[in-house]
Amino acid sequence: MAAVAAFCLARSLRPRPVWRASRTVHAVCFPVIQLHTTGAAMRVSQEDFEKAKDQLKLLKEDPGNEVKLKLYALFKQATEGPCSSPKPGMLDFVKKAKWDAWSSLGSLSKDNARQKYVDLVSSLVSSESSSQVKDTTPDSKHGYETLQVTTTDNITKIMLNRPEKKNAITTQMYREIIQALEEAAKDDSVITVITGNGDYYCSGNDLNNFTNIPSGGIEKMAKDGAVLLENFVKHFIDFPKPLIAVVNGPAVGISVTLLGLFDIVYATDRATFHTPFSELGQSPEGCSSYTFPKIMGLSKANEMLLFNKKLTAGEAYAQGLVTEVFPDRTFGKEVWIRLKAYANLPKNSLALSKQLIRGVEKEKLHAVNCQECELLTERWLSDECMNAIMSFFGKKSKL
Ligand SMILES: CCCCCCC/C=C/C(=O)SCCNC(=O)CCNC(=O)[C@H](O)C(C)(C)COP(=O)(O)OP(=O)(O)OC[C@H]1O[C@@H](n2cnc3c(N)ncnc32)[C@H](O)[C@@H]1OP(=O)(O)O
Repeated sequence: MAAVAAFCLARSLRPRPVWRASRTVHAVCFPVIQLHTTGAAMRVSQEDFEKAKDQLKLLKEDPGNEVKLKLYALFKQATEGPCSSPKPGMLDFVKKAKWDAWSSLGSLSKDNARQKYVDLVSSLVSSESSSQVKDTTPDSKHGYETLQVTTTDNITKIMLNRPEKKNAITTQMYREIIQALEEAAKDDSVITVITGNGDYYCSGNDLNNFTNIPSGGIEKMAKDGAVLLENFVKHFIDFPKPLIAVVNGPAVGISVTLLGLFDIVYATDRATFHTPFSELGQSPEGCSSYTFPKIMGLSKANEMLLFNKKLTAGEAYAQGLVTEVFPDRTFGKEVWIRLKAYANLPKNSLALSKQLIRGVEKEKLHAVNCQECELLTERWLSDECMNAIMSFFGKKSKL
């Protein structure tokens, strides 16, 4: 029941289609809402409020359930005043979440609620326009919304680019990484690097991936997810050039398990490595059920993959998951000096040697990938998994 309720909430608070309508990258600058001033105090007019409502409809990115609840509550408070309707029953999950959000505003005046609503919309609009602008850096490749992909000095750099969401991987980002790897495999670069923008390397699978239920229901969602995941991991197994992870901050979930498929892993000393699969009612992926025991031995792998042990960068190095740890202060500089030197080595020699080293295991890795995805398809339909996701969005739990 609880699991179904979680999905209902996500569905009911899903943005209107217009938020998802366009995937094209435009350097759009939304008009900034003008505040009408009366004396010293800044107040928003009804006109500003109406404009904010219209601007909200133009947003392309889903701001997430929590923000949508906040918008709902502020809107109701601004238009109807404090919540006076009876509290919905516990099982009416969606109505209860909305009622809670509205009630939490207490006796906030209509004017203040209107002001807060306009401020919130304005901040969403400007963060969306700045994230759209950031994709147009001169040497970044076009066609990516969630990544910044550049090739310089014989190095193709794929940077996960959702810093405000700790680089959580949406289904779109999975697809874009696949595309970026395919292009990097064919371009002139010698090595390929994956890193993250902002303070995180990556917070793993975007848990919203499990809340957009297609018309075929949650079974279809699980099947589609497994197909995407298997293809995604396959691209790492088969990647033909040296693949290097530059772990610029904490790493979670699938971004950690995949490290076993990289050729080198460099990390800042600020990085941590966490695979909380059992906490999430899930199971390991990224071939980690095979690579981790091989890299670090069975019991250390079990501490991570079964019991959610979060490793420091030093521990990850001691266990062989990380090649070298650098002080955060000099991380960027030192790593890139090293990588530029590697990228001057002969391209074909590196690629052929990599194939020799990785080739022995490829068949095994593909079989493991397939098994892991089969098990995950079942896990995603379990109450354990759905309750964990519901709990994350209810902000009751954080890693
Ligand atoms: C369709 C194919 C599916 C393939 C699935 C493959 C299986 C993969 C499994 C995994 O990767 S399991 C790991 C999943 N990750 C998590 O459970 C992490 C959840 N996030 C957190 O616990 C925390 O956000 C954090 C990473 C510890 C960071 O905490 P902090 O307090 O520093 O920041 P926040 O305010 O929480 O985060 C900022 C912003 O980002 C959103 N966010 C962060 N991580 C995720 C995520 N994984 N999914 C969705 N959203 C995420 C977070 O909600 C905040 O959003 P706003 O509240 O600002 O809107």
